[in-house]
Amino acid sequence: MRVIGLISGTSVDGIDAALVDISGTNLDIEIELVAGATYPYPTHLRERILAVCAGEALSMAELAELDDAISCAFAQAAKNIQFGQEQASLIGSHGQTVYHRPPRKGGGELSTPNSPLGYSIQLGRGALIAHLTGMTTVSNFRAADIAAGGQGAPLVPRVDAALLSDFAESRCVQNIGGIGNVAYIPPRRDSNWLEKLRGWDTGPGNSLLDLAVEHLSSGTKTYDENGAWAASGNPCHPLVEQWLTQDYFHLPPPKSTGRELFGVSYLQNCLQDAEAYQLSPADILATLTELTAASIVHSYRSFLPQMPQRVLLCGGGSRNLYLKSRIQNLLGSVPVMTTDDVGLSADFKEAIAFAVLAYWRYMGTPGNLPTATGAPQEVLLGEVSP
Ligand SMILES: Nc1ncnc2c1ncn2[C@@H]1O[C@H](COP(=O)(O)OP(=O)(O)OP(=O)(O)O)[C@@H](O)[C@H]1O
Ligand SMILES: CC(=O)N[C@H]1[C@@H]2OC[C@@H](O2)[C@@H](O)[C@@H]1O[C@H](C)C(=O)O
Repeated sequence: MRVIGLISGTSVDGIDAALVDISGTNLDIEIELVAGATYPYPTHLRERILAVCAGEALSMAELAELDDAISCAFAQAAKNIQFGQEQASLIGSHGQTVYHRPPRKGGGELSTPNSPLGYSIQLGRGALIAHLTGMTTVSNFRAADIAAGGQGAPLVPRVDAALLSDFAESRCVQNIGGIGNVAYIPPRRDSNWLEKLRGWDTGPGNSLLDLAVEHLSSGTKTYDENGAWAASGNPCHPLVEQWLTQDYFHLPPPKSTGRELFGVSYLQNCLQDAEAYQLSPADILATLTELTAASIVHSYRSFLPQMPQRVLLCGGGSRNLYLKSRIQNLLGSVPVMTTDDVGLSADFKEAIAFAVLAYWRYMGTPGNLPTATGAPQEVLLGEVSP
């Protein structure tokens, strides 16, 4: 079946689209990426989304307008990736997360005693995308897991298990987007490998780095290309140690987070802490990069039954060579590669994952992994708009 997967992640850099051929059932599926592309948001739309993610208030009318604009942008991305290709039968559209409140039992600091449940808002409504493209669209993937008591995130670990498991080797698949998340996949030869799968959000990926680069370059840059700027500085280890004492890093999984925690105010606190050490801009970036690397490796050491035999990076942060080298350094002898190295696009894996999740919805197969989201059971994910 030919499926289109669409997502804009927490970096809010644009819509990733993947046109994928999928066959098989449940975890025994095969995929072929026919085409992948990123369609950047128009600047004004990106700025609007980032402002809303940073907590800016908006009226119901403004919310509707923003949802319209995002829905249209997603529909256009589907049409673009479809252009000149054999027709797809289905779209899986994640939409744009603008708010994520983990349930209180998963450390949701935003939840209140009156409202201990999780809540997650992805804009870009499936019904409109279906209408504008003429293709059945599955959307709102997180809602059913949250309703069942899960975090609603991360959802990709089940897809990672299907596409990146190895018969003999344990692996961590580490996505480094705005937020970082991991899937730990035991060797498939273990009879109970499925129960031993794990997944959680590790904390900041590029979100703090991107905000810092924008601030330190007075708005002339949006990210640290290849990590070159950070590589020209030195990490301040006492600061990293101080930041790692923060509650989120010590909370046992299942857990999820977002820009609500690792966003603008968090960076402001980091910059204030850095003043005491009189760090140069390059040192600040090296220190924030070290926080991302150390929080990832620290979470493996704290929460995995044993260290993986290989780590496969994906997401935009896998292109940050300095970050990659720091993760490798902290992991010692565990080899660090990218998912590209084992044949799965590191840039489009998340978009591919939402194509697979739509396919599973269509096949009546659950999409969540209770050991990753904390939901008490597997559930069907996504609402279908024919
Ligand atoms: N060449 C590069 N060098 C360094 N960093 C890069 C490079 N290319 C992309 N990035 C980083 O990757 C980010 C985008 O990553 P990605 O698209 O995986 O995030 P996302 O999908 O929006 O986030 P999430 O996975 O949290 O939802 C950019 O904001 C930038 O920080
Ligand atoms: C609420 C939300 O959009 N969470 C994202 C975010 O970006 C990375 C990490 O935090 C992950 O939990 C999730 O995305 C991926 C696609 C997931 O659900 O697996």
